[in-house]
Amino acid sequence: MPAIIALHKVQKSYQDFPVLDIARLELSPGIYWLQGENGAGKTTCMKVMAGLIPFKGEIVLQGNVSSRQHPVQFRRLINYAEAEPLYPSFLTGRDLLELYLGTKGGDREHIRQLVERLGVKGYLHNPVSTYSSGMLKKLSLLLAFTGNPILILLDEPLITIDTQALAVLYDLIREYSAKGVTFCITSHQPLDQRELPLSGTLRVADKNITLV
Ligand SMILES: Nc1ncnc2c1ncn2[C@@H]1O[C@H](COP(=O)(O)OP(=O)(O)OP(=O)(O)O)[C@@H](O)[C@H]1O
Repeated sequence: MPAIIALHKVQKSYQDFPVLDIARLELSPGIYWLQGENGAGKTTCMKVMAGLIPFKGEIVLQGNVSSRQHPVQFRRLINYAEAEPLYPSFLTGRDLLELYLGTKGGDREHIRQLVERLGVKGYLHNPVSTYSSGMLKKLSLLLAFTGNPILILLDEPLITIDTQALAVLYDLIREYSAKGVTFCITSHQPLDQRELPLSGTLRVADKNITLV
């Protein structure tokens, strides 16, 4: 079975400052903890994997969708939730959800249930400028579970959300994982193995990523 995601000679620099230099990395389906010190390159790695910022090299999904040759299909298969999400302030949560549904696809009834479960229903119609940091975080998590991704990248998903939303998040990760969706999750706090059955830890250090 081909790797869910395979990185080949991936290099990323900001101006002349090198941050990532990964000769090869292949992941099987599972739940991975992406770990590393402040500034190690975890967020950069997620943005590269999601095809959101330019980089050298190539990433291939499931052995046949290439970041170089199929950039649109590639981006549709990977969802990314930022650590500190920022959206245009005049848009409502619903505007953003419609945008995601339009570009990523997905089942509306399923999304309606997610809106309820994550507790965003009551404020989805308001502009995001009125959201607290936790409300914004829950919206970004909702968007990360929209569509039909094979890989979901969650950058510090545990911070700022309340215990109820955290329980729903753990449930969602387990449910999606059981359906074959792979997760990479950053967290400076150790991930609770009783909540999340981890397949491995991806250690980001010295510009490289190693599976430990
Ligand atoms: N837009 C940017 N322009 C220039 N340098 C950047 C930019 N974004 C990140 N960097 C640099 O790249 C390096 C990696 O940053 P990154 O945000 O990927 O680290 P991180 O592991 O996610 O850190 P943290 O745990 O603090 O969130 C840091 O040295 C940072 O200063």
